[in-house]
Amino acid sequence: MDKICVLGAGSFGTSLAVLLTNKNKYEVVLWTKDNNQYNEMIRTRKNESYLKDIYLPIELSLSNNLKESLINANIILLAVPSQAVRSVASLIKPHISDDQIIVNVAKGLEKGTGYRMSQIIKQELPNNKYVVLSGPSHAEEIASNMPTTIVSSSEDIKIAEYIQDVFSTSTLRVYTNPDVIGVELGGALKNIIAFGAGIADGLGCGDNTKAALMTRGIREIARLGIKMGAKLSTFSGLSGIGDLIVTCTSMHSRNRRAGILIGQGKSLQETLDEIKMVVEGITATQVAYELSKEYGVDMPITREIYGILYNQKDVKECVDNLMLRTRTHELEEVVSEELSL
Ligand SMILES: NC(=O)C1=CN([C@@H]2O[C@H](COP(=O)(O)OP(=O)(O)OC[C@H]3O[C@@H](n4cnc5c(N)ncnc54)[C@H](O)[C@@H]3O)[C@@H](O)[C@H]2O)C=CC1
Ligand SMILES: O=C(CO)COP(=O)(O)O
Repeated sequence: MDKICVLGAGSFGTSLAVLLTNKNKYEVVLWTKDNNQYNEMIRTRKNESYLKDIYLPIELSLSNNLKESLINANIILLAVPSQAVRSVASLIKPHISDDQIIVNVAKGLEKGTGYRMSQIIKQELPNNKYVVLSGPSHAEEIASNMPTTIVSSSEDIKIAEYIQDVFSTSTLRVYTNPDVIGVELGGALKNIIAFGAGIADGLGCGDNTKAALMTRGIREIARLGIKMGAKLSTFSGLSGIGDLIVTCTSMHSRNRRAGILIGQGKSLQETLDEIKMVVEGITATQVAYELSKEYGVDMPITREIYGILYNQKDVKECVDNLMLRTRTHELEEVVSEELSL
């Protein structure tokens, strides 16, 4: 029987571990570094802090022993926040072999380097095959078996198809996409726009504002993405506009919920204390702001959110900056982006 080792018992790792266990085809182990959480999960067969009310099936193995959990695992699923991916990859290095496939679900960019998750894995685990799973997929809905679609992306199409097969169920439909750069950037950068959509909600703005942020947001994501080597069409797919829609509109989204609190006037620290789970958009904003300067790409929404988060800029002044900046032509911009492909 194939074995899948899920590293990180947060909301997403737990939801995928439950889904894969219920498929009854794989041996699944869910690892956490947190001994208290491990003991609590063993005792209650629940993961109350991260995924309320979801029963952890008895067939799902729980572990706080990294080395043991990795033994004989064909697939190692990294389900930790993006800033922890490098340290977890280097932690597992002594215990894994080259034939174990790394599947990553973290949606972020590394602070300091600006690297995508695949670039980190290439540095830390150069001989292992890598797949990223991304798309509109909140943990709470996956765990409740609500129909969901995602993409499996790898430079190696056979491996992407293998992972597509492993993760597909009657409630999770998995597509493949070879554009790893586009898939990873879509997942990381939509968090910034979702944070902005939350700020707009917190300010009391309406549907027009949300639609504007989503539409103009995907444009600036694509603009940077193309310069970084992504394919334009990926941004109109599940890992692009699909994930942007779900995070900008869902109350499950931590990025959107964090934005709402900021829009309501809470400080960043108060916001993080209230959300408790990872809010990837905060670091992504800083990294994307730096990348936009490096690549010479205009990203007005990202720039204003950067101002709010890192320069204590007044939120209402940022709205004015976006609305009153130099007027531009929608179509011309699209054509020039397509020509630069
Ligand atoms: N929650 C969701 O619906 C989805 C989350 N994602 C992405 O998956 C990644 C993980 O997200 P969540 O599970 O939601 O986060 P979370 O905040 O719910 O849980 C993160 C888990 O990682 C563990 N962790 C943190 N640092 C660690 C380290 N250095 N070593 C080992 N474990 C560590 C924490 O203890 C916690 O169990 C994020 O990049 C997120 O964007 C992707 C799709 C959906
Ligand atoms: O990426 C996600 C859903 O696809 C999760 O988004 P949040 O991190 O904003 O909750």
